[in-house]
Amino acid sequence: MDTLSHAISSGVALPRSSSRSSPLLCHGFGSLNFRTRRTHTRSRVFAEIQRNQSIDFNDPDWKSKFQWNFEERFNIPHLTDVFPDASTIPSTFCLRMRTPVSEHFADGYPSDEEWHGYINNNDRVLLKVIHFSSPTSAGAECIDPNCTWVEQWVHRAGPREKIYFKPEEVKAAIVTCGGLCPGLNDVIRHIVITLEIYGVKNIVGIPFGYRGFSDEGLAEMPLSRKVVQNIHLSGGSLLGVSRGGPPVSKIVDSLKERGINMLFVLGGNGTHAGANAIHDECRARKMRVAIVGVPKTIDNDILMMDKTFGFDTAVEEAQRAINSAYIEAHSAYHGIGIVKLMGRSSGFIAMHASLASGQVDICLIPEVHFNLHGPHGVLRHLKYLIETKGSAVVCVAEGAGQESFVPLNNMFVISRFSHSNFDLLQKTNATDASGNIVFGDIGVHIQQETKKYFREIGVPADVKYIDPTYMIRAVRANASDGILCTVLGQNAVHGAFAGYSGITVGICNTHYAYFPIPEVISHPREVDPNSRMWHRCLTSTGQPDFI
Ligand SMILES: Nc1ncnc2c1ncn2[C@@H]1O[C@H](COP(=O)(O)OP(=O)(O)O)[C@@H](O)[C@H]1O
Ligand SMILES: O=P(O)(O)OC[C@H]1O[C@](O)(COP(=O)(O)O)[C@@H](O)[C@@H]1O
Ligand SMILES: [Mg+2]
Repeated sequence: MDTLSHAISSGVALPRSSSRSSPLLCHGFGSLNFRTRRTHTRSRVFAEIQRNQSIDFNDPDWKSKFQWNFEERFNIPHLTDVFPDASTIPSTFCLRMRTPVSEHFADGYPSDEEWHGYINNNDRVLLKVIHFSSPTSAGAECIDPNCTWVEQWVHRAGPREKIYFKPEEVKAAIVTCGGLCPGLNDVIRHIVITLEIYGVKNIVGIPFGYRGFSDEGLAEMPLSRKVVQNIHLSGGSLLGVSRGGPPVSKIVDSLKERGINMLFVLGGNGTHAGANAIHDECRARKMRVAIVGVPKTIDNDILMMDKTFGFDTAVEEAQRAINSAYIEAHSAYHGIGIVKLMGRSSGFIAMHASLASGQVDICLIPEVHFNLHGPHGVLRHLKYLIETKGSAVVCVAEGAGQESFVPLNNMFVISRFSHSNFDLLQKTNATDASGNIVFGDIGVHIQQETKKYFREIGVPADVKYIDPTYMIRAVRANASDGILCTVLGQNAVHGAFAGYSGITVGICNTHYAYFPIPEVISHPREVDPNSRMWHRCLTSTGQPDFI
C-alpha cells in the first residue's frame, strides 16, 4: 500500500501547517451549531466535536477572540511566509494590453498602473450573510447560545498588482484527480488561457491524476490556447483522471525534477488533502512553488462554497433520469420508478434534482435516517402512494442508508465502519484506490425490497430502476457551470501569481474567494436536515418522516 492510501486507511492525518492550530476552535468549524437536530438525522462525529468546543462565552472578549482566531485560520499561506524577501514585479496581467509587447519581455512588462482592475490584498468577502436572531431559526448557525452576530471575512480572489513570478520563469502544470465532473475541461482551458495572458509559455498537463507524476510511460502534455481552444465542448478531462497514486514525497520529487513552480490541482476533498500535503512538503523543502486547488466534486460536498462546478449540470441532467422514471411509473399499472443519484456522503444532487423536477414523491439522502420497513417505513408509504396516486417516484442518493463519512483525517475515521440501525446494507469494508469506502448499491436494494414487499402484500407493482450516475458525470458543463469554471480557472492563476500557495478558490455569496485548503476539506459539506432547502424538498415531495 502506498503512503497516501496508508494515510487514508489508517486515519493518519497528513501533515498540516502547525501555525494553523487553534487554541479556541478545532479545525473546520467557523461556528458552533446550537441547532436541535431531529433525532432521526444521522448522528455526526463532528457534532460531538462541536459540543466540546471550549469558548468561554462569559469572557467579555470572546467575540473579538473568535474573530481574531477566525482571521488566523482563514489567513491564506503566501510565499513570503517562507521567503520573506521574495521580490515582486508589476503584474503582467492587464486587459488594456492584450498583445505581449515582446516575446521575452526584454523591454519590461506591459503593466498599467492606472488600470483599476486589481484586487487589494486587504479586500474581503463576507462568509455568512444571515443574522440569525435565534438558534431555533430554520437553518441557524450560531456561534454562541444567543446567536450573536459575528462577521466572518475571507480573502477576495482576483488579480493583484504585484506578482511573485516572472512569466518567462514559470513552468505551470495542471492535474485532474478523482472522479469525472462536468466542467473539468472548462477549468483546464481557462487556466491555460489566463496563464498565457500573463505571458507564461511553458504549460503542461499531468496525465491521469497524481499517477501521472510517477507511472512509467505517462508523458506530460504540452498545453497552449491552441490545444485547449475547444476542449470545453465535450465532457470528461482532456488530461484523464485517476484515484490513488504515489506518495506525496514522490510527487514533490517529480515537481522538482520537472522544474514545475506552479501546480493547479483540480479535484475533490481527497485531491485537496493531497494538494495541501504537497504544499507543506514544498515549504519544508524550501521550494518556491505555488500549489493552487480548484474544487471539483459533482457531489457539491466542499465546505464554505455556494456550490462547486459541475453541480448545476448534474442536477439538470439528473432531472432527465427522474423524468424518465416518472413517465415509466406513470404509464405503468402501479408503477414505481426508482432513480439513484450520486452523493457519497451528501445528498445535494438528490435534493436539488427532486426539487427541480417536481416529480419525486420520496427523496432519500445520507444525512437523514429512514426505515424501509415497518409502519412508518418507505415501503408502507409507497403502498399509500400506489393506492392514492397510482404511481410513485423515489430518488435516492448513493450514500443514503449507509454510514458514509469520508476518512479524510482521524476525526472522521472514527465513524467509518460504525454500525447504525439505519445502515441498510451490509458493509464490505472495501475501499477504492484513494481509500474511499465502496458502497453497496442502495438503489438495487430498494428495488429488490420494494418488489418483495408488494409481492408479499399481494398488490401488483411494476418497479423500474434507473442508475444514470456515469451518464450524468460525463456530460459537458451547462452555461452556468461554464461561467463558474471560467471564473474559478482565472482566479486560480491570479492566486498563484499573487504568491499564494496551499489555497483553493470558491464562490461565496456570489463573490469569489481564496481559502486555505484545510478549512474547506476538514469534513464533507452535507445537507442540513434543519435547513430551509431540505424543508422545501419535503414540502415538494410531501413525504413523511420514515422513522
Ligand atoms: N488524505 C489524503 N492525502 C493525500 N492524498 C489524498 C488523500 N485522499 C486522497 N488523496 C489522493 O487524491 C486523489 C483523489 O482522491 P479521491 O478521493 O479519489 O477523489 P476526490 O479528490 O474527488 O475526493 C487520489 O490520487 C488520492 O490518492
Ligand atoms: O466509480 P468511481 O469512479 O469511483 O466514482 C464514484 C464516485 O464518484 C462520485 O460521483 C464523486 O466522486 P469525487 O469525489 O471523485 O468527485 C461519487 O458520488 C461516487 O461515489
Ligand atoms: Mg472525495
